[in-house]
Amino acid sequence: MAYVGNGLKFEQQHGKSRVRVTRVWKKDGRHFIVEWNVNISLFSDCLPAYVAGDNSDIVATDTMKNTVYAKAKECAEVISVENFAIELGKHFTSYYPQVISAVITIVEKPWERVHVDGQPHEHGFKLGSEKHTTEVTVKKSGALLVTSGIEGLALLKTTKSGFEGFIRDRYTVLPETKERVLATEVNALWSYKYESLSSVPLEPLQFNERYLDVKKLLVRTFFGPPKEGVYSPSVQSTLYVVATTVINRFPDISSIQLKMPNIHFLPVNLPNKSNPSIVEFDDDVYTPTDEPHGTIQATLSRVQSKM
Ligand SMILES: O=c1[nH]c(=O)c2[nH]c(=O)[nH]c2[nH]1
Repeated sequence: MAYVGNGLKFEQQHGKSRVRVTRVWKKDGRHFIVEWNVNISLFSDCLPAYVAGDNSDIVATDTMKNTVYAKAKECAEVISVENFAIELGKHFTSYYPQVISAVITIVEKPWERVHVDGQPHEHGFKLGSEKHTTEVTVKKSGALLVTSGIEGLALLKTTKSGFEGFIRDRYTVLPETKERVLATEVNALWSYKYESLSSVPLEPLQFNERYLDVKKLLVRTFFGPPKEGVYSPSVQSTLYVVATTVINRFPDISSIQLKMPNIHFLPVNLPNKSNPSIVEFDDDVYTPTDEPHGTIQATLSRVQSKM
């Protein structure tokens, strides 16, 4: 909330960062685990704390931390990271008259059930790679914005990628190519808007299913069919195809942001005077790099009709 006076505007929020919590559920001998790193930020009416040293309207950040553990304990059933964030946001905005809105962001550590002798283990997990994230904003009115995300999904293909026809000027040395390695580490965020808490899907794992569906579609669109693949004329083009495919498949997703860095694999050519081709590049030997890298990002949103 912004306070304006004497030609000045004052905006504030306070919260707790990096509250780490693990919750284990045990059902008929099978165990389930989540590990979450939670950030809470509250927009609240507590101006006297700033201007008069009066803390009577302050929700202590220590209380926020304890609330994370209390709410984790209250979750009798396995729930998605989005639903947990919604529960926290609901609590802060409905319990405290001072709190106008709450922003909860959570990153889930990718613990995956292990398979031993081809069978899912009842209580054994290993760490995967890409992470499921969420950011939930809950307003006092009950309106909420839920964003789900994938962080650090590393993808690479060894062909069906090129880059041609770009601007050439006196600083350009990059040759045009129809054949290169295409590698990226996708960070994706997609949003659902709900008018009220009652319109949030009731099924506790629906957001998890959707997360897996979006990831599957993203991967399939990036690579194309298993045998033929699909040609990518640029990271930009592939990003756009991925974004439109996701938006067209899921009508309740209102926008998607994709960050797809272009991680370069440089052709190796090693000539010297006596031997012009110690290594002559034939789409086979590369120097992998992680910096510098191209940064390509875009957001595709549905335009609200003014009807
Ligand atoms: O797919 C690409 N997009 C670019 O914008 C770019 N720029 C560059 O040097 N290589 C590439 N590749």
